[in-house]
Amino acid sequence: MGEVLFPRMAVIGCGLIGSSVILAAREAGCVGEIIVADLSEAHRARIVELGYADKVTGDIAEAVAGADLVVFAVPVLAMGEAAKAAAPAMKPGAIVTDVGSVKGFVAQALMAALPDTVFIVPGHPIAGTEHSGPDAGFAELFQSRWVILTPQPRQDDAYLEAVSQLSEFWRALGANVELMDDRHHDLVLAVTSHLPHLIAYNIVGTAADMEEVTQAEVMKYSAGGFRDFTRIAASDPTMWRDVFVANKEAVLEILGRFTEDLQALSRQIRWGESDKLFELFTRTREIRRGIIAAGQESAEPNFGRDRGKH
Ligand SMILES: NC(=O)c1ccc[n+]([C@@H]2O[C@H](COP(=O)([O-])OP(=O)(O)OC[C@H]3O[C@@H](n4cnc5c(N)ncnc54)[C@H](O)[C@@H]3O)[C@@H](O)[C@H]2O)c1
Ligand SMILES: O=C(O)C(=O)C[C@]1(C(=O)O)C=C[C@@H](O)C=C1
Repeated sequence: MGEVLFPRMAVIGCGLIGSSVILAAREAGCVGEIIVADLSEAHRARIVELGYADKVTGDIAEAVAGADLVVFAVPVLAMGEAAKAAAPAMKPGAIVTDVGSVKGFVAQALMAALPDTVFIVPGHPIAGTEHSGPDAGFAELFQSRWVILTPQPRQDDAYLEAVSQLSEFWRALGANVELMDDRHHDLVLAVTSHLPHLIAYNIVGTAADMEEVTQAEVMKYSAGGFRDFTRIAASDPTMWRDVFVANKEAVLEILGRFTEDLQALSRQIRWGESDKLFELFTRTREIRRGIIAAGQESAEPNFGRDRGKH
């Protein structure tokens, strides 16, 4: 058991990520009491059954009262409302963070809602699955994965200490921590996470709408590439709607680049420019090999994915 970094942690929203934070923190022994607030009555009942927390409530203010660490783990567009509900009960000096997939938007929402007596350090674990809800969580989710923190541009000692304590918390959960500017985070994640999800939603939608190919054929012959896309396209609709609304600017920027590159590929196929196709496919294979060599991805394609299925 490690050192208790936060005597009381409140987790607001206890789905895949919130419950994984709780399970990992409990396993690491780095938090004392755990209080959960969740909007969904069904989720609250399940969290009680699973025994994840010392107290489970539907009242966010009640959950954050006296907490040293508050983790907002609700969908991105719900962060502002959740923070507003928490604001009057926040303990002065508490560290407030979140796990949202978009950082600029969430930082603005938290800063607008919360008093300046708390330390707001937005964060994003680059780890997840296509499953959601409290049953989907597992303690190993953050092991050797990146957590990006996007601190405010403040240099006072108390704030730097809060950033350092939160970094220590994530390291205790097994993650590697990186600090980044939130605009840059949103551009990077638009390429590495948001665009891939958009492509998956689109390709599965295209296949579903085809008239010459039946649904039965799509299911029967989706053993390879398409099947991987369907996994991603099964991700939570609320979460992903919110990501695209909140990261509109960066996603449109990246989508513009992507569309141009796709047009170039269309031309190469149309005009039989096979060397150009071969050159691109060789380059992309090297990128995949680089990711595996860097240890960021298991060569095993389904690593951890079937944990916490619901
Ligand atoms: N799923 C992933 O792969 C992943 C990875 C990294 C970060 N994230 C981010 O983590 C956050 C949570 O995602 P998740 O996958 O855990 O979602 P989830 O749907 O599994 O869990 C969200 C939980 O929040 C609750 N909730 C919703 N609105 C609420 C509100 N206003 N107040 C209190 N509770 C509320 C829901 O009832 C649910 O239990 C999102 O911001 C998402 O962008 C997700
Ligand atoms: O592995 C998956 O299923 C994920 O979608 C995880 C994933 C990603 O795109 O990498 C999804 C959203 C996040 O904000 C972080 C991680």
